[in-house]
Amino acid sequence: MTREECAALDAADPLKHFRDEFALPDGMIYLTGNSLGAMPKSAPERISAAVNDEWANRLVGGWNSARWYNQPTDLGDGIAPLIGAGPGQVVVGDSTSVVIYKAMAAAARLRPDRRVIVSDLSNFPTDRYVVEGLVKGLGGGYEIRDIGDLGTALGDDVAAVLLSQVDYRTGARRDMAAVTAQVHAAGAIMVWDLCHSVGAFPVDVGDADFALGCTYKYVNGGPGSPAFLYVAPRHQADAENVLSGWYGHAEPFAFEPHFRPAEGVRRFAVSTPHVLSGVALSAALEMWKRVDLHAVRAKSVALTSLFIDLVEAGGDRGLTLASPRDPDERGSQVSFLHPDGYPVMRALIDRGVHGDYRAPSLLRFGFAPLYLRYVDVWDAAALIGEVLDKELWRDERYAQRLAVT
Ligand SMILES: Cc1ncc(COP(=O)(O)O)c(C=O)c1O
Ligand SMILES: Nc1c(O)cccc1C(=O)C[C@H](N)C(=O)O
Repeated sequence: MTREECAALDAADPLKHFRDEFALPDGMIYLTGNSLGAMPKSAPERISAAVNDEWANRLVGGWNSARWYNQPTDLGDGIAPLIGAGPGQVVVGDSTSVVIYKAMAAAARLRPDRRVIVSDLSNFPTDRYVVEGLVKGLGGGYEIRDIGDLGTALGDDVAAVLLSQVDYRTGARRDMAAVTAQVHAAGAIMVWDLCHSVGAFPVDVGDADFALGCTYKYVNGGPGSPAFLYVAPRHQADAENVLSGWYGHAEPFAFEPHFRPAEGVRRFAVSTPHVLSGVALSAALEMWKRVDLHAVRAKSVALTSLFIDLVEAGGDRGLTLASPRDPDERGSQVSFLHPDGYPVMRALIDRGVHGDYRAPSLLRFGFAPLYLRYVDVWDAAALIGEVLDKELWRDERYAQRLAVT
């Protein structure tokens, strides 16, 4: 495909107008929306209003009049359509790791006679670390079993399974409905991590028991924006929040001596929301109300497939595709292996192509269809070719490791 053909695809793109709603530095091809999404231009205005009007003028009255107190469920209702959930099924707050803890503890309690939690050694480390900490805290002989082959890992001793729908390294995508059915057939609780799914394509929580994720990647909620937790309606009366803070109480302002859970998903709220982060997220969610998620998926498949084709058209440059070739099996990310992945990525970033690197040799490129153009993909592939063909990455500046890769 030529650059002109890419420009024609951009002109016909039904999502093209959304790009103007994001702040993107000139000359930057941002392929890291799978780590931190771009900033909606409405976010600074929203935050400024929250600070200069709501905080400055209303002070403590803001909890009522600006609905700060309702943020956990208001934002939850904003996330719900992105994951195929309904109102009253999602609560927003805390960080992803904390939400994983709450969900897995609640899942284990729903199956009190079982002592195994199935985790995935290839999942993002915090998911595994949190399960390790939870199992230590639970006592009572709990064990963690690596998923390996799911069919083999499942047995009548498995209380809960935690998996990511999309693999953070390869972008490989699991069939949520099929896996959930398999886990339920074994009598276990299914918990999905949707960090790399939400906002990348239409998600359907379906029969899942719990689902969670961050909002700072494809949702574009901003650095450190709060996480979300979906609790299936059938569990809302019985599921327990081990972090039983006052925001999950039935009547926080009754100041009762003991915890009494709220009805519904609100019982999974813990404490005072990070209001300004929630406000930034609300700016992104306003935009999502106007987005057709099926158009997002169609463009994501087109962008990722085009990227693979253009990069591979340059011949063997030491790159090996690490993502599934079949678009049905991947999320909105493409990864390549390269033995000198770190300096290669640094050289690309220096030339405006922002992907990221995951040790020991993975180059990751995320494709956020709301703000990426086909010409960006063409330009990125051309620059990757130049960096590799001319070995521009062989520069000692690119060898120095930064704290965050
Ligand atoms: C699958 C997955 N889970 C969790 C996290 C992050 O957890 P937290 O928001 O608590 O830092 C990430 C990325 O940072 C992730 O990719
Ligand atoms: N959450 C991050 C952070 O606090 C610092 C740097 C990167 C991140 C990320 O989101 C990384 C991302 N989850 C990943 O897939 O690697």
